Amino acid sequence: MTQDELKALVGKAAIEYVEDGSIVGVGTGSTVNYFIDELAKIKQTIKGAVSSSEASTERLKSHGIEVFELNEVDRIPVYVDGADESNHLLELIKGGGGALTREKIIAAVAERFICIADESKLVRRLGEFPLPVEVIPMARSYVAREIVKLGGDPVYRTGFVTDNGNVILDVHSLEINEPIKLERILNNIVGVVTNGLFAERAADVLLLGKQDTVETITR
Ligand SMILES: O=C[C@H](O)[C@H](O)[C@H](O)COP(=O)(O)O
Repeated sequence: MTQDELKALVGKAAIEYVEDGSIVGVGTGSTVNYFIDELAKIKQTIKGAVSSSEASTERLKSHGIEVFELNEVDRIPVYVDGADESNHLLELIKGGGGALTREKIIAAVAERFICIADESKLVRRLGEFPLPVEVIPMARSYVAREIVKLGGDPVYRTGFVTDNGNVILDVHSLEINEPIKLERILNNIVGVVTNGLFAERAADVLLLGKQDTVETITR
């Protein structure tokens, strides 16, 4: 199976976690796009969605799925999203598409976080994928210098602005031995909005697309 076919497989598998009559938390990215397309097929059975990006909102609406503001919603039973990397504890790196902040907010609200990914995303140790950090634009150079002190090599994602009007530093060469600790340290740098480590709020279930099968990994 191709990588796209594996993404489609897990996008479909995630549908079984969706509760009837609920508002579904929807992530961002090429894997989630398959989930959105599957969600469209059962849209009569759900109330609607809360979306983590303008791109996902557009796709949801194009399928006729109602998109709610998070502030209008008091309960999200399930959040479905992809990842750039996952370790075996279901701690993730996210934000390759720059949607990390809204994703992290919805993941915090959701009762269950179902991560969907093809098998290339499962790693022994996080950090091969450069860690995205969303930063208030005026703090970019300061935050970059602080990250260098931590041993990282931050690269400004030029020409990219997040849905929140901020910029992204992609941090290479970080040794991520203690993801929760590093997530907290990065969050403490003034000017950082969010970092792409999802370790304090890791996924609850990882649906991993493998050749002809979906492996379900839980914490
Ligand atoms: O900002 C983007 C998100 O964190 C995505 O979930 C992540 O980059 C994975 O995307 P994809 O499914 O396209 O590999």
